[in-house]
Amino acid sequence: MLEQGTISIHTENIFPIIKKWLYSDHEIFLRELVSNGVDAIQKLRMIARTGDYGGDIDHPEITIAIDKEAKQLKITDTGLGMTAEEVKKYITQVAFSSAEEFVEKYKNQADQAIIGHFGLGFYSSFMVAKTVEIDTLSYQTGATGVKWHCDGSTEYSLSESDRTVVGTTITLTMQEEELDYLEPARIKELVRKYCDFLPVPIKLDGEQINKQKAAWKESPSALTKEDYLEFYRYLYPFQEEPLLWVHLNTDYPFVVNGILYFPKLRPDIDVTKGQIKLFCNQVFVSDNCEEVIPKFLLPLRGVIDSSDIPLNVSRSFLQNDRTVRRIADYIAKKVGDRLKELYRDDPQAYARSWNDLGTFVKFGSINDDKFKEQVKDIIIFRTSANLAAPKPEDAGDEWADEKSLVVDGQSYTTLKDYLSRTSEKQGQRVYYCTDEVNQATYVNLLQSQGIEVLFMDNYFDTHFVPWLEQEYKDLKFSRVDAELDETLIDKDKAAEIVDPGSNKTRSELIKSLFEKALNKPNVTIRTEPLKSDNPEGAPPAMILLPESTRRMQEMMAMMQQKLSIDLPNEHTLLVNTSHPLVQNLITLSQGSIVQTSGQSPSAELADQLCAYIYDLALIGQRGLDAEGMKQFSQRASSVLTRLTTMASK
Ligand SMILES: Nc1ncnc2c1ncn2[C@@H]1O[C@H](COP(=O)(O)OP(=O)(O)OP(=O)(O)O)[C@@H](O)[C@H]1O
Repeated sequence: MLEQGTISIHTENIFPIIKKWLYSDHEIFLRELVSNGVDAIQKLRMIARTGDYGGDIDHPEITIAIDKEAKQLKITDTGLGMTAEEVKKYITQVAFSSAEEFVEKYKNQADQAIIGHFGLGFYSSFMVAKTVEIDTLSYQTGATGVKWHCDGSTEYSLSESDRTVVGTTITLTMQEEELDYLEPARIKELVRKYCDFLPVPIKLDGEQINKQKAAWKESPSALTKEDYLEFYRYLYPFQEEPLLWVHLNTDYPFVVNGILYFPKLRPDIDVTKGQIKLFCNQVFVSDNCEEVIPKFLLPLRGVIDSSDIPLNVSRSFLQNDRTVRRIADYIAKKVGDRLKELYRDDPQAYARSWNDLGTFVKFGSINDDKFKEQVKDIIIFRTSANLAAPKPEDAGDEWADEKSLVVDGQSYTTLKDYLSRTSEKQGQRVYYCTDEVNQATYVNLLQSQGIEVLFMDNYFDTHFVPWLEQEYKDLKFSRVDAELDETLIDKDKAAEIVDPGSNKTRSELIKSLFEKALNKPNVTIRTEPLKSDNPEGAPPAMILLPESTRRMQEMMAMMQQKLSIDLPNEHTLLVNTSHPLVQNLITLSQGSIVQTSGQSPSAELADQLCAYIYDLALIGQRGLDAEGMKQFSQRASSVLTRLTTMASK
């Protein structure tokens, strides 16, 4: 070894760095000084409890006074004060905090945490002040007042003070460019932002300017529903009421307190931006908790308070911090528990809020395996089944539970219950609808045949269906318009021959009629007689889009950031040969009077009607673009004119 030594720091050089760069935001000086005052008050309280101090501790307060003329801001606390020795020890030694010593000595009395720990906060006052003065009197018997004065250089002076009241006053003489801190409105704003929930009254001109009561520090049993709602309104004024809240309250193995609220979600909510306020011992730290709470819970609102989240380190470090990760897990678990509790205790309320709660549950299930395990069984879907109907005679025991998931005439079900009702008829197939209005034809058709459809029409569901498929590999998820269920086809009618001359079935005739009339090689014409009690009520034709083709289309649209999805050119037009309109087409197309142009007027009408039926099917799929819409209305009036002309002949 050549040499061993101690690294030395030159105060003159490091001091400006501390003053300028430690905290980039100048305004936090007030937070630091006020929280020092609160610490001093808490400490005196603890000391009094051990009997080491007999003075008044019942009127703790921090007063802020502004003297514009002298350009001074004074912050006075009724805390424990300091002796000259302590000023020298704690103030003049930068980065030396009394917290550790103190907490060690009074650990049994600590019901309120001490905020400061680093021994740096006080120096943030030099970011805004030319000179700082401390005037303090210690609670200790026989102590005399002390004045400490420093102009921001490394020199300071210490002198006697004639102060008679225990406590401390910090006087800042502000720098010229920081005079806005002498505006009462600015001070109020800062106190409200950072110190609103500190447990001591903070006064300006005799008026208390902080709320003081931190609801999240109370025991959940001490709070009523109205208390929670009132706190929410206080934090987020003029917002809709929250749906649900979770009170976090643990001090082992880490300290986390907080109240998280589930808000009603807006579809355009930015899920990457958090709205939860992060506190450390009731002092506001930040409005974004991205690193601290699981991503899928970011749209929650409320407060998280933890002294175990290292705050003075870089944000990216937080993500890798083990405690922070465990806190995130803990929060996710608590949220999952709360959701399960609501599902169990008030399924109606759960179902009513499902549209919003579901987004968290689904997003969370996709992103977090542990959370998924927790909530898997409480994922529900709105269903086309009417579960409020009287229990069928052959229904199983689950029926009773299902009934409770009916709200405002809408029924909700879990996947498990869906399968228990449908698997006999539908096997492992799950039918779902993503747009109730535009897919109504399909849903009605399936429903008329006793097939149950789940509505997956929340904006998040496009991402959720593929996940469900991954999770439940033996199930087959089909959107209502993806393919035709075999049970919908009237097998008896399918082979019926209607044209003895050519020996063709009705299906074959209609197929060639449509192929000729539409003349669209990309469109596959499929003809099937659909079962129906009321053939006129069933659709004459529908567009079918295989799941795989549609998904590809959706993916492309997403990549190109398109909002709406065009119908792919290649698709199937399913023509319902049971529909009277379609059946009439055969008769029409075979109309006898052939004109010189080669086609009879009725055959021409039949062609037009084919195109018209195709248009209707496209509308059912929202597949008409502007040009298509124009042609459709032209065709509609032309068809109607022809029909009325024919009828009036
Ligand atoms: N108003 C006050 N009354 C009594 N003691 C005080 C007061 N302000 C500061 N002190 C003493 O000075 C020490 C250093 O204060 P400083 O604000 O620099 O750091 P801290 O509060 O301990 O930690 P942090 O950097 O986390 O705020 C405190 O630990 C405390 O002992």
